[in-house]
Amino acid sequence: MAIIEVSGVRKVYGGRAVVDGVSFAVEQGEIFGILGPNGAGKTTTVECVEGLRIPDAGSVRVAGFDPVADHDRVSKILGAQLQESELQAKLTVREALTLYAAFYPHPADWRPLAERLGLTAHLDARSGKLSGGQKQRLFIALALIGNPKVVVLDELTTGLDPRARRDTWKLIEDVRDSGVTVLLVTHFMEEAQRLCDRIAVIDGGRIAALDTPAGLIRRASGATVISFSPSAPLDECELRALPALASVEYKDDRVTLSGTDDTVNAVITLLAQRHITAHQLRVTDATLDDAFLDLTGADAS
Ligand SMILES: Nc1ncnc2c1ncn2[C@@H]1O[C@H](COP(=O)(O)OP(=O)(O)OP(=O)(O)O)[C@@H](O)[C@H]1O
Repeated sequence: MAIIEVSGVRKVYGGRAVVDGVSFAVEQGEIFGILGPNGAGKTTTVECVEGLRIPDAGSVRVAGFDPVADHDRVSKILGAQLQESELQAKLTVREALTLYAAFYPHPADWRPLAERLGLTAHLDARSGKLSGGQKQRLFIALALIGNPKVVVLDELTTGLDPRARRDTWKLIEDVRDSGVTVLLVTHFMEEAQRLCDRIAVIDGGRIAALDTPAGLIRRASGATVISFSPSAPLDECELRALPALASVEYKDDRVTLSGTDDTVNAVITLLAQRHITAHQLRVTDATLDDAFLDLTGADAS
């Protein structure tokens, strides 16, 4: 069952559609990622879901409710990660947690939440004095404090060190496993690949692709790459005739071919037929980065 339904949403600023007919449905209990280059319209889209922006056309439903017209209902169902400017710098971590818990009818117990997010040692620190990573963890705690059915996390792990990032991923998986639906905006391909059940790639205000991470990777041209140093020169015409070949590159004594599993099998057969040994043979799969570049023509960041 879809808990978030976005249908034909359009948002125009200064005569330019920054979100242009975006539609997707997020199933209950999934981690749904929104990925796209800078300025693609990701934040505008999720802020329409949160009821913070009003679409110029199209509709949004969260658990069947309109986030603008039914704002009170939706705010009890949906938890959103705050932006830095939204939290009073003088509030301590404890005060922020107790204050935000008081906004909800059935809040989570903030103590175990603070513990899971590594905030227990900082309960008396003022939020304005926290490090970037500590602040980020506080924002995640505040997004979860109302026991939401849906949580929207925009740039979840930006500013976190690698360990804190991995701990946060584990936390998000635990949150999903407890039945909460997660809508995640991210720039990190590894994060999207590891966490998301499905991903909408947004480019220029439109959905360029919507699939599982594995499905997106399969769409990347040259999804499988084989490289090796041949023991004798190879006939370039024979290489170019390999099935499903996407590219051939030569660097120093190495040959790198991209294509599909068929390309890899055919080159191995060809090498055997020509009695050529492939030294330092490596076969790798395309990554979400490759798919992202193919789908958007933008640099992955
Ligand atoms: N309130 C606004 N007024 C005018 N233009 C806006 C407004 N909000 C967003 N935009 C423009 O809309 C486009 C999409 O912005 P948005 O923040 O949704 O992109 P994004 O994909 O989240 O980008 P980033 O990855 O850089 O955060 C940008 O060109 C931005 O400048």
